[in-house]
Amino acid sequence: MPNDKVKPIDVVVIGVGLVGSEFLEQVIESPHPFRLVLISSSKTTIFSPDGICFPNGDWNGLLKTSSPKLDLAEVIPDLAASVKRGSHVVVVDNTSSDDVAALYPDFLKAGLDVITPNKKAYSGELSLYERIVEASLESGAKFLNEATVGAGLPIISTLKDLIGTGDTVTKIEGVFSGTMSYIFNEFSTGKADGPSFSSVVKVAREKGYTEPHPADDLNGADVARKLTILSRLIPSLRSALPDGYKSVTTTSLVPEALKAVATGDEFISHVQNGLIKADLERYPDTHPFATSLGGSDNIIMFHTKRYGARPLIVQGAGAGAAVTAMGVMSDMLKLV
Ligand SMILES: NC(=O)C1=CN([C@@H]2O[C@H](COP(=O)(O)OP(=O)(O)OC[C@H]3O[C@@H](n4cnc5c(N)ncnc54)[C@H](OP(=O)(O)O)[C@@H]3O)[C@@H](O)[C@H]2O)C=CC1
Ligand SMILES: N[C@@H](CC=O)C(=O)O
Ligand code: NA
Repeated sequence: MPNDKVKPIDVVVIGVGLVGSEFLEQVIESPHPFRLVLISSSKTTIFSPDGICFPNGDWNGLLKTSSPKLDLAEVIPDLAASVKRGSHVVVVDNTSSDDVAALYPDFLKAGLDVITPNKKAYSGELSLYERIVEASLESGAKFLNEATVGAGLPIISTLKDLIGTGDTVTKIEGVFSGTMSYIFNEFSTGKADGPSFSSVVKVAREKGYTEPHPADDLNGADVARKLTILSRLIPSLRSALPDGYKSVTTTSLVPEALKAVATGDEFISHVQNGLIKADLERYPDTHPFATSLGGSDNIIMFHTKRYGARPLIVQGAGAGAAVTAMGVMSDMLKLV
């Protein structure tokens, strides 16, 4: 039962695509005291500092008929004023936008927590990452990004716990791409009449596993981003990639002829001795990477001093709207 005396946490939702829509549904269903105060698509915004009321729970209908999109930078002073009056405000970025990611230091400085599945801010230039960390330290506002690696799987929280409790991480290896996992599970069936590569990629996109532009999955950029995000949590590797994911060695599966294709519609892993790379590797048939994966599964193995010869393994669906939104919600619960 919701407790009426508990102060609500005001939630700002930016981006209502696959993950954002599912996230909104999970917030609305949540028994926790979350109060939606701003919802923005790329075209329109609903902003109501005292909480948005949806007739019949129809946020989508209300958003479609709302005013044109507000400039987020211009909304920050209003949200900061709410924080000064004692409100707890969290900004949830469900876009894949660099422009929204660039605003995280400003959100944090204003005392707004930031939660996101968007990998851009944490895997780009180190200078943005450093500004995010500094802004968070300055104001005490939190930034949480569990869903950026392995979607809802507890990867970031596990790594933070290993490091925070004093373990030494010697290597992290795994399958970090739900799309690649799905493609390898469905395409490499060995059957002569199996589906074509392009049809499997198309289905992966329809299932919501791919990035908004699927080339980011096939060219290794998405995995490189995830490795950059993890490396920055390891003190000795924090500054290893000043230019972010672009410095990670990757092997692309994108055919040469498709490399210049600009839009998604048209287009229809490892840490060892400081080495960070996204590549295809061979493992024995008996290895867990070869025997246990299905669908869009990710599997991540943490080799650490304490876990010794039997690494800590996390496995499960690593892409898709429902599990990604769950990862975003798991960060929201850390604020309650
Ligand atoms: N799908 C998955 O399995 C996973 C996704 N993620 C991440 O989650 C994020 C969302 O992914 P997904 O939902 O699949 O992508 P979508 O493309 O479906 O959704 C993103 C939405 O953000 C909107 N948007 C873009 N810029 C802005 C803006 N400035 N203000 C408001 N809205 C904006 C887009 O609108 P428009 O289309 O009109 O531009 C779009 O509706 C991405 O960063 C992705 O990397 C992370 C883990 C797993
Ligand atoms: N496109 C990504 C989604 C999760 O980050 C993937 O395929 O893993
Ligand atoms: Na995760």
